[in-house]
Amino acid sequence: MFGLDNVVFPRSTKYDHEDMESQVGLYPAMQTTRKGELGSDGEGNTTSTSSSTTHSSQSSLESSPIIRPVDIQLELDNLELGVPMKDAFYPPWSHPTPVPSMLELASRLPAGSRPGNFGIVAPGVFRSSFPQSDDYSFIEGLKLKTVVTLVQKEFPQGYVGFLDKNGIQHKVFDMKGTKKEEILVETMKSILRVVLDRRNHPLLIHCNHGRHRTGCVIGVIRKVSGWSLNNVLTEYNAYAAPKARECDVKYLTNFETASMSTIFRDHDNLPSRAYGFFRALLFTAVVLIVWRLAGFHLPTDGVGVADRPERDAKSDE
Ligand SMILES: O=P(O)(O)O[C@H]1[C@@H](OP(=O)(O)O)[C@H](OP(=O)(O)O)[C@@H](OP(=O)(O)OP(=O)(O)O)[C@H](OP(=O)(O)O)[C@H]1OP(=O)(O)O
Repeated sequence: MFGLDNVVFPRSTKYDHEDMESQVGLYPAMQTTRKGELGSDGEGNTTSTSSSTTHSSQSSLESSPIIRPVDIQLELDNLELGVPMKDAFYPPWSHPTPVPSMLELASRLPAGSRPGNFGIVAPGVFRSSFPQSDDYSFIEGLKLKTVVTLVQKEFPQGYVGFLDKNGIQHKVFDMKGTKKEEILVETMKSILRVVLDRRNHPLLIHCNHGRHRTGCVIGVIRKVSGWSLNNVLTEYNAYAAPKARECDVKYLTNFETASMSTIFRDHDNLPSRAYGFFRALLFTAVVLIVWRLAGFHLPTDGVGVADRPERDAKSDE
């Protein structure tokens, strides 16, 4: 059965297994279902797999392990973060195609030197410290589409060239260390828009040491996915130890998931909302013009409509 210890696979941190077991349902799609076996879609429904949707025999990360015939944009528009939903990467309404287990994904990782603090966050999402040149061949093997760098500094020589050469889009967020400044809500929204969008996967997210900035971002993703705070902090500590920061724990504890709700809808629909506003404006203008042309005039004698009966009565006298 899938447990959080498989998510944080490079570390041998002790976990609260009982609690983890109760959280297994958070990752319904992580349960391995092999060809011909019956599995669960995580909503209590039984699903059977066919050869076209089973990827457990795939031997590399060359192509994404998940093929879901869904309109991702529509899915993202409907994504309401912060409501209990188990997994923000694979919300309940995404097609229930079985997803390989974490152990299976781990067994498919390429050979070579891994960046420090490397881990699998979800299928197609990895985390680490700042990759060094020795790690490039391993990273190449991940067939990444996107690297998210949570620090702006002078990058190691050849890093940008390496990403360019491999056609990896590089999203850099200029952020201070978390002990200097907590991650701003708007910055977190922008990061989540990149990381949760499966069109950007496979994706690697990293900062300097993969502890604090990355830990907080992943913690927020877990929190908006409905993980218990206990598990969010367990995972944070697994990567941040022995340098876990009290400010990060406080940040994750107090983080209001509501501040992230509908980030895709709000963002992507900005142009259509602006269009709606101008349409309403145009409609009002047309109504006013028609009203004016039809001969209706606003009272110019300083007498309001409500005063007219009184005025008319006076003039009758
Ligand atoms: O010792 P300290 O508390 O002063 O922290 C040092 C450094 O510790 P070290 O010197 O013992 O290695 C931290 O590294 P670790 O704690 O991860 O080992 C580093 O965090 P970091 O790696 O960037 O964090 P992430 O990449 O994981 O987000 C932090 O940078 P800021 O986060 O920007 O504050 C540094 O602070 P400063 O020197 O003021 O810039």
